[in-house]
Amino acid sequence: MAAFSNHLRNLNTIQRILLQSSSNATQRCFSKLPHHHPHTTPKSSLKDNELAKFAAISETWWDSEGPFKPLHVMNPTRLAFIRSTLCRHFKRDPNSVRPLEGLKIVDVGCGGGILSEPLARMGATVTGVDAVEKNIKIAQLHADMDPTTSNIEFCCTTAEKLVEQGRQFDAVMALEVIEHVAEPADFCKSLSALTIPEGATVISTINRSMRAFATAIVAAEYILGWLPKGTHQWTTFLTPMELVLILQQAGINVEEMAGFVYNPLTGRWSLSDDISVNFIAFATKNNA
Ligand SMILES: C[S@@+](CC[C@H](N)C(=O)[O-])C[C@H]1O[C@@H](n2cnc3c(N)ncnc32)[C@H](O)[C@@H]1O
Ligand SMILES: [Mg+2]
Repeated sequence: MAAFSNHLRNLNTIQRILLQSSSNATQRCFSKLPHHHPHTTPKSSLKDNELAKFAAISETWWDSEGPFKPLHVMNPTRLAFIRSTLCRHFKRDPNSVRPLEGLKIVDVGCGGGILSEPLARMGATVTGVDAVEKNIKIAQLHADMDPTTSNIEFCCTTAEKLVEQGRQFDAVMALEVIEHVAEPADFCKSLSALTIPEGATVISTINRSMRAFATAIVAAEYILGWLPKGTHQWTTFLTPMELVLILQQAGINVEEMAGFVYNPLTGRWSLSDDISVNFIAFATKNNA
């Protein structure tokens, strides 16, 4: 009960602060953006209607029973995949307390920071970026509540703008984002440009399969009400093979793929070979 009222208090604080003017952190990030260069700027990944959907529910990011419940429930499973693939690639001990110590990681489309925070707790130096300013404010407020996450750099910006700034990272994460961007192939080129040579890129999304239509859209949005109706458009999904090909064209090789499978009896997700609905890919950048 005490934990629940603490949770409500945190949410109230977050809502109150959201009503105030832009946070200093967000302004700092905006002021870092360079001027527009028409010949070098990659195509924008922004889709206004997609951003509006996330802006409308931004206050619920840390409500583990709210619209982002599926991501909260999936989080330990996707973190297990990320931890094991990154540790193998960067030759880290997966059993150590902070196996990602010293690695620079960017979480593109970080939302409220539900992936950024555990990555920081594993020792990574994390930058979280999202195109929705309200998400960044929530992420910053929540991360500031714990000293192990308060050093995460949150910015309201896009992958392509980070590329313009010449930023690079050991590992680039884009989980559940590619199905919401304007041009997935250009987005992958930006992710590639953000990854150092021989660095890692991790992408998760939903397969454009009939099973995904039945489960991730019809069941999740219309029958079970897990996600707001209209969250996903089936035609924007990529098949695993399409993702492999556009990453390859961007200079990134997919080395491992896994599916996330939901068990309705336990209410848990687990890693599986079944990539017919939700899947995650670990890829490495070619040595440029
Ligand atoms: C489904 S959420 C995923 C959040 C987070 N990656 C996770 O898995 O926990 C998608 C996020 O991507 C953001 N987003 C959508 N299009 C974007 C773009 N072009 N650039 C950056 N962020 C974007 C949305 O605002 C939203 O927070
Ligand atoms: Mg999605």
